[in-house]
Amino acid sequence: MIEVQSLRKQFGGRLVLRDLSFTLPDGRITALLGANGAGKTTCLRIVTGLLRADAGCVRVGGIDVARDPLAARRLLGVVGDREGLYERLSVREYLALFAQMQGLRGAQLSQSLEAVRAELELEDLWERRTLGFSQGERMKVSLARALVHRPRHLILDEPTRGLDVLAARLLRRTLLRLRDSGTSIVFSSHVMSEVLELADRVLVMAAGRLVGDDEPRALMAGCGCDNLEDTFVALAYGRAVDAARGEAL
Ligand SMILES: Nc1ncnc2c1ncn2[C@@H]1O[C@H](COP(=O)(O)OP(=O)(O)OP(=O)(O)O)[C@@H](O)[C@H]1O
Repeated sequence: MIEVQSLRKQFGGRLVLRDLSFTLPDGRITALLGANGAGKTTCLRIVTGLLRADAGCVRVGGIDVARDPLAARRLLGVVGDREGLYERLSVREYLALFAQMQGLRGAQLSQSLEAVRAELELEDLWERRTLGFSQGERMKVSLARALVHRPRHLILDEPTRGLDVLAARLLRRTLLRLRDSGTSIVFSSHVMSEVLELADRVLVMAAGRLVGDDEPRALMAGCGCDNLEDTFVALAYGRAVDAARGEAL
């Protein structure tokens, strides 16, 4: 479980997160939606320990991320807003390095590498250096890095960006399987069809705070809409955002 409590963050006097709170239970996929600049990446960077909040707290599996980021990172698989590949390493070498940093050795290491290679169909890329990889190829490797140590929690910032149709489908199937085995998953997205297919629950952010938090169908019903896109537009660009913008810092 991931607990986010009263997060607050500002950049240069601009309040980007305003008392943001939510809980991500085990065995559930949560979609984090919001307009450009709503604060999704900032929130996810704080959850993964890459950025410090000005106030508030994040616990991953009971561990306070700000107090013990390394322990928290062992429980997390992360795809951030940048892929962060090492271009001189082959895919195999890169994934082995990260798996070793997560404590995997010997047979366990080999099995984990083999599993992720098969799961994300990385055979053709496996021995290639990542220098020059296409956007979709880079994303596949980044996803493999997030999965290789079988974390209990996955934090994915727009994980299907750049993926072709088959790769995106493969990823969705993988995420559903991981969810069913108890993994807690949160992903940000602007693709409503993908959200509907994957998400057990949808969080909608506007101007740094939550303006929607429910199962997809319940969220739609609450807004009187019959599709998720209209629901999102009503929540993310509706009165709630006007009110937030009008508030003093
Ligand atoms: N390091 C930073 N310095 C200054 N401003 C920042 C920084 N990081 C984010 N911001 C600002 O904070 C706001 C929220 O950004 P964030 O990247 O969290 O949005 P987002 O919801 O992920 O948007 P998108 O959908 O475009 O990816 C934006 O206005 C952005 O310009």
